[in-house]
Amino acid sequence: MAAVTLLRTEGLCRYFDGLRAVDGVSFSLDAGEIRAIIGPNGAGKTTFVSLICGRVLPTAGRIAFEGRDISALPAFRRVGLGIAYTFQITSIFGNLTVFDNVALAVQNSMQRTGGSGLWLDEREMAARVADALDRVGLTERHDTRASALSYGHQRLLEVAMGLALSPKLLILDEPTQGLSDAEIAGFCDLVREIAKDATVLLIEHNMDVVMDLASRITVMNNGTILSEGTPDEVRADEAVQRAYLGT
Ligand SMILES: Nc1ncnc2c1ncn2[C@@H]1O[C@H](COP(=O)(O)OP(=O)(O)OP(=O)(O)O)[C@@H](O)[C@H]1O
Repeated sequence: MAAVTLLRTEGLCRYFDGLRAVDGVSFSLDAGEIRAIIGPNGAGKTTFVSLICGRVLPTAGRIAFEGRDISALPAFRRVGLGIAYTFQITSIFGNLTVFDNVALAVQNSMQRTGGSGLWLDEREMAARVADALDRVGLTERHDTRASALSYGHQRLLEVAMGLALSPKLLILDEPTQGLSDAEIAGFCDLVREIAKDATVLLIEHNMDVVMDLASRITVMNNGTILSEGTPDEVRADEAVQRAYLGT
């Protein structure tokens, strides 16, 4: 079956004063992919995904999601279209339980997108939260205060908060940072599971994770795309080796 394009950017730019953080990026993501974005520090990776989810607005260029121009849409409208993202653990409320953090993420997104039923009934909400917690393996921690979770579990909670929005595209920014090796292995299984019914775009510094998970890799450098391809193609690319892999 022919691949369906989920997301496309054309000539996307974001400048901060004179600094070209993202500089003319034309990028395409197929539905069902696990795509990794890699590149040296300051390459523009976080700015690029921030443009996609609407946390940052473009200086120039456009972004289309399922063929619709979303370049000027605020972030919450993009969540409503099915773009969920997790950035570090800044979105977690430490004094709320694991369950309530996920429920709040769902409630916030429903209220802000102004869907027909602004409030899910309690049973529906509980089922949706339980499903997200089950998928990330936090069911037993549902009534633990988020601040009492280990760092790795807080990162999983964040993923659950994204998953509970039933995203078509889940964006993860350095999801394995701070995780133990065992937690990383579990996380890779989780991403493969998520990718059965969503597209995953992840920024990742751990090359073992990238090579293991990604169907395709986009390499950024100086705000532009340096290379793109399968893990084998990217590994063999001399420009990538020079700029990034350090070999
Ligand atoms: N809000 C901002 N204001 C000014 N400069 C910014 C802002 N956000 C990012 N930058 C700059 O844009 C460039 C790209 O940053 P970005 O965080 O997108 O890179 P990155 O590839 O994600 O890096 P890292 O791997 O270190 O997270 C950097 O030089 C950064 O300092």
